[in-house]
Amino acid sequence: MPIVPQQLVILDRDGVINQDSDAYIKSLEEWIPYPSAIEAIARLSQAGFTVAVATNQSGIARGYYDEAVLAAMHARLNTLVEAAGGHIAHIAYCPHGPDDTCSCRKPLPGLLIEIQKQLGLSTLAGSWMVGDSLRDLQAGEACGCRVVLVKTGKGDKTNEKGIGLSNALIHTDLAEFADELLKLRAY
Ligand SMILES: O=P(O)(O)OC[C@@H](O)[C@H]1O[C@@H](OP(=O)(O)O)[C@@H](O)[C@@H](O)[C@@H]1O
Ligand SMILES: [Mg+2]
Ligand SMILES: [Zn+2]
Repeated sequence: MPIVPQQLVILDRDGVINQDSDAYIKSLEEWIPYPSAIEAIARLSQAGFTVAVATNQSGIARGYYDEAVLAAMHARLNTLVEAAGGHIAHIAYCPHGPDDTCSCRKPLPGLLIEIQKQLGLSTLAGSWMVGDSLRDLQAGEACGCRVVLVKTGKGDKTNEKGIGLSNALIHTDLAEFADELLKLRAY
């Protein structure tokens, strides 16, 4: 059944689904999910939302890890989410560095447009974009998404800076946002 944009929740990865590090997440061992985030993704899926991921992975361009390691992280993520009863429809990632002038590195909207095309949507207007960094929200707003800042990962610092957040919902973490979204859909 085709989805409508309002049923789509696009998640940033590092700092939203799993712990982030200023030293990058360079190996499967360093990829440590927030259990409550895995469970939140499952609850959203079971309530009929489509969940996708849009993540910058400049660590590949910087030579800290390769696509095979990234694929192993995403296989682990999918395994955990499926085991919890959920599903991730698509993971879009940007392997480029800041100087590569690509069109997919957030805050540019390329990853979200990739997700839109993958899901056969004519627009992302009304979808949700959840992130811990301003660039996540900027990418979302560029596509007409409703934007949510979570205070996990870099989110606390992003919130304290207070720049570019006028349209953002602010939540403690993904689980709290999922609770709110599911309440809204309860009626
Ligand atoms: O939050 P998402 O988009 O899922 O992934 C962010 C990571 O790719 C890394 O992005 C880097 O930013 P630069 O790419 O060096 O500007 C730094 O912020 C790292 O701490 C962080 O782990
Ligand atoms: Mg992040
Ligand atoms: Zn890119």
